[in-house]
Amino acid sequence: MASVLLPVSLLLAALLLIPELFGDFTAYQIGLYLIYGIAAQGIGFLWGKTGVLPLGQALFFGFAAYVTAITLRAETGLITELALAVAVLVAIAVFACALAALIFRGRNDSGPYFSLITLALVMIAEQIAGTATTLTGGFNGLSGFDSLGKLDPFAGFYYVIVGVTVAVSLLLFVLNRLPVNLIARAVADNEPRLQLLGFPTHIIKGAAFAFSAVIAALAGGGCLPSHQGIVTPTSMGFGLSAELVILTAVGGRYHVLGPLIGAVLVGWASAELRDSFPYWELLMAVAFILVVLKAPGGIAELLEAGYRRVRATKPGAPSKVIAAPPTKAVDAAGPLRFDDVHLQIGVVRILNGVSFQTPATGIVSIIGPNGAGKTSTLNTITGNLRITGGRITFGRRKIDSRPPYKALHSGIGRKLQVPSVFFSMSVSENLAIAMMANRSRLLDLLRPSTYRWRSRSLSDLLDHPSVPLKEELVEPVDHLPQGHRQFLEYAMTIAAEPQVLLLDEPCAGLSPDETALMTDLVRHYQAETGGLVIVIEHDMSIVEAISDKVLVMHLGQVLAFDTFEQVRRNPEVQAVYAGGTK
Ligand SMILES: Nc1ncnc2c1ncn2[C@@H]1O[C@H](COP(=O)(O)OP(=O)(O)OP(=O)(O)O)[C@@H](O)[C@H]1O
Repeated sequence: MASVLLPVSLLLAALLLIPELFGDFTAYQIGLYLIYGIAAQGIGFLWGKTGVLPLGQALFFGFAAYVTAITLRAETGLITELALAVAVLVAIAVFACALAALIFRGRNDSGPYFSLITLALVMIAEQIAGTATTLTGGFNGLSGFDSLGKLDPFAGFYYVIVGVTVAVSLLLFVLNRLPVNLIARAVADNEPRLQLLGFPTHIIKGAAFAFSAVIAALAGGGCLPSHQGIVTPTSMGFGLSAELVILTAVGGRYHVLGPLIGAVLVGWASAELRDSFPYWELLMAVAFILVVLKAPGGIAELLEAGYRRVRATKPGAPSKVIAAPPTKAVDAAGPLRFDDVHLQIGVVRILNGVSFQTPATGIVSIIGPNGAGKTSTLNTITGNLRITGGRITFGRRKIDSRPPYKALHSGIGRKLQVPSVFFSMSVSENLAIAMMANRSRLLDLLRPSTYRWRSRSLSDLLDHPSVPLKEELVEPVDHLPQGHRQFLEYAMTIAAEPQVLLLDEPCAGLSPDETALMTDLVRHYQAETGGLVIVIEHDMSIVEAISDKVLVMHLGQVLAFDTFEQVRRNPEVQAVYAGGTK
């Protein structure tokens, strides 16, 4: 808790001292920078964690400011003002969440489309604000109202801004310590992996955008009109939106206080230079470019790195684990069945009428020459590729049109060909996310104890004397050798205890000993769960050792589907597939 209270107390103390040390006018100026800084903190939360960059945040800032100005002019009274404020914040949250979720549905990128759409929206909004004169006062703006609580903008209202700044910072610091922070960071780190762990990333991005929009509205609606006494279309414009992004980038989007630092520094530098140096905007632009190129984490990251050099912090020991709740019931079971499945991307025909039915239990290996369509077959099962013909069913449920995040809800877990983990995180953070997969409910993401979940099967795996991960829990994943990453991704995939385990070349890059260990683990998992394991493998000795059945693919078709012995004797298989070893 000290890591939250200390910076927030320091922030509060520093802000409270400003009127005493520098006088009311400086406090008034700092108050304005803080208002922009709070809105920028919302951008920092969204951009720094999920990687999604909003270019129209002034839409919410300005909209809330206009609503407040109109309400203050109408002098409706405190109760009505508060009720309206809550209604506006809820409406903004719902709008932002729905907008982002719709834009990101079916997409895995951090969103140039999203950034451009938010940009277009704020440009439209600025235009409307400038022309809807009866409502907004047009380009002259809306004025002629008292500040909230009739406080003096040069004195009492400063403390309201400080209150909002400290409250928002405290909230962000607390969120940083909760599992929801890990999930938000995982979106930027490796969105496809998060989806395969069952998380609907478009909704996560929508929720993060809604949160950032509400923070912008708090700054714009709660503080700006009372502080400035006027609201103009620039409060809802592209210029301010871009400026908020610059403040965030310069101050540092990865740190709670970064955007506030950026806002105060840029605001102060602009105020100092504006009258004395005609090219001050050019200077600010150069400073911005330098920060983006040389210190992408902004000033806050530089300060943090300096602090770490003075006071090196050792990674803490992993905290004591607690029993994880059981996995949620899955909505399908039984054999996997392909009926005349076709897959074409552009002019490339990848699967050409694939039909087979797996047993409900056992180990099935998929073999075939490079480019045969093995990985694509797994991609159609998990929804990473949409089939263009035919039907895929799991038990009685049709699964071929489901998005990837629903695969695990159907009991299908997947390990990818190249180890796909969260590279900016530690091993234990990776495992914590995997433990939440198909177990956590919304409230669990807001409880620190969720970090400590550990299932018996994962404990058994980590306790295995040959599995390397237990000694590496605090290590960042990008320090791990390739083989260890394979084991980590395997551990993450089985953490949700899927009934169907899809493994794409799990032994690639492993030493002979590690290969033997991996095959033992796979066999053990299948025997323990009684489920189905489908493995893509090129090494025929492994295929022979583990497979109940072998599916041979060639040119996007099934060449044979039988026991290893039968497949080995098949003349068609012999003709196209020599059956060599790794
Ligand atoms: N998204 C895509 N867009 C276009 N072509 C694709 C796409 N995915 C796969 N392909 C093509 O489909 C064919 C089958 O690819 P796939 O990765 O399924 O083969 P594979 O049998 O797994 O091969 P390997 O053993 O080399 O991994 C290849 O020719 C590949 O280039």
